[in-house]
Amino acid sequence: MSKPIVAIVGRPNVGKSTLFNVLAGEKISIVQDTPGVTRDRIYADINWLDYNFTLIDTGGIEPESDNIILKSMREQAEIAIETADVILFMTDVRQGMVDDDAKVADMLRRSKKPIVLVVNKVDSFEKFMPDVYEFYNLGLGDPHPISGSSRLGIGDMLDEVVSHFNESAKDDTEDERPRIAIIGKPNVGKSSIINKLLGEDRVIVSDIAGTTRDAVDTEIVRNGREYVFIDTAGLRRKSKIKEDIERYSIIRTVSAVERCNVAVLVIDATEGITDQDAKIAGIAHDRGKGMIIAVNKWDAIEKNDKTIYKFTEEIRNKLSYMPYAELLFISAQTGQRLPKLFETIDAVIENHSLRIATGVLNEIMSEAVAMQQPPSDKGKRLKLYYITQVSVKPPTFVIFVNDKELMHFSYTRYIENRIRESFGFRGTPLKFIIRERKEK
Ligand SMILES: Nc1nc2c(ncn2[C@@H]2O[C@H](COP(=O)(O)OP(=O)(O)OP(=O)(O)O)[C@@H](O)[C@H]2O)c(=O)[nH]1
Ligand SMILES: Nc1nc2c(ncn2[C@@H]2O[C@H](COP(=O)(O)OP(=O)(O)OP(=O)(O)O)[C@@H](O)[C@H]2O)c(=O)[nH]1
Repeated sequence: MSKPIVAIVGRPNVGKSTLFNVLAGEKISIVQDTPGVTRDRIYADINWLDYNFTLIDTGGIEPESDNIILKSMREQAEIAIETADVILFMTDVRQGMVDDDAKVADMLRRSKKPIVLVVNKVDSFEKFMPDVYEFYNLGLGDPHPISGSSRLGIGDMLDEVVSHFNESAKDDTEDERPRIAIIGKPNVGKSSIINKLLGEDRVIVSDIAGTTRDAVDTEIVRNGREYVFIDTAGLRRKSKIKEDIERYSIIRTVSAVERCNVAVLVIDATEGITDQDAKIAGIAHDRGKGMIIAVNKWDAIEKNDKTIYKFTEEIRNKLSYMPYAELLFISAQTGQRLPKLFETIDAVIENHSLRIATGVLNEIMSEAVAMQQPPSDKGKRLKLYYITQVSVKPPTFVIFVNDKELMHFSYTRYIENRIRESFGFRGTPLKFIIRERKEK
């Protein structure tokens, strides 16, 4: 099941960043009295009781006039409608209900997305409750009074948010088709790749509306197997501000990656690997998705016998945290190695949900331990008792040891490499959980 996405929308200075920080549990966003202060933090993974969701801050506008505020709010709302399962619409009891709130509320209401109306800065229920009732006029149901900075009403608000999850979560679980997200900066060739895949394989083509969102997914049938491609292209926002465009691109990516099994990160060969590429790759890595890096426009650069090695080295260096990622050099224009891309997608999908029997895993681990003695510290030596795979997507292993402190990252990496030598697992991250067990 993909993790639900919750987006916060609201006028400048209503307290979006403050709430974001309270929920994310870290003070990373910059909170200031100046309206429209740009924030670094765009999304965060939140746990509330038994629920996990991704919170997105759609803001980051620098409004200069009332006119622009409304325009920016509309854009925020559009992004939220496009990407979120639940929208938190935040207003401010001190500012009261303003005209822009009503206009945005109309937009949100028409989207038919679950909306949770939040009235912030209710630092005292006694004092401000009479002013909260006014917000019923927005036609979005009960207003939830909260105070971000005093942490009041947050629990009730989250209860309301998570109560909407089940409706949207169901659709995705029933759909067993592999989902592939094509991600990457604007203009790297994402749409061209999808179009070419559609054309080359002469398949049944249909644009099916995303089950949980308005985004359009593309279904491709190849060798009798159905795939759903999630496209993040076509980000033609009106905004000309570079930061805004980047923010939207990140939000779209998070939402697409959340729903996929395998992500294909498209890089433009004519530009080489950039920081923005690395940022996008990190999103898929953090979420444990299968990963393919496709260097596109391979036709458009001058090549000699070293070019491919130079590219490989640069990419592996920059994305050193994902050595497992598959790497391909393709051209959407000429079709070069696109069949190979499909084969790789198949392989990664399989690896991402591969299960290894416990007996075999323990054999590999004993052998590994025999070949390279585990580390010791102050006379105490690490002992590895037992390994078992507890889940897939990504494959996740639990290793029981005598002392967690002794299980260094490098030794875990060594065990991981031994497992990879036997089973490949190419294109998929592996997760290791280290548990302590009393010595017998
Ligand atoms: N009294 C009160 N002030 C709050 C509360 N939450 C936030 N504020 C204040 O409101 C101001 C704006 O908060 P932000 O969190 O930056 O608001 P924002 O909506 O992210 O603002 P933009 O960055 O302009 O979009 C700050 O001075 C906060 O300290 C609250 O619950 N009560
Ligand atoms: N030479 C060459 N050009 C390509 C290739 N693939 C795409 N292009 C060109 O690159 C440009 C961008 O391609 P798109 O497919 O629109 O890129 P996108 O990533 O979907 O772009 P956004 O919609 O902005 O996110 C177009 O002009 C394409 O013709 C390729 O393999 N070789």
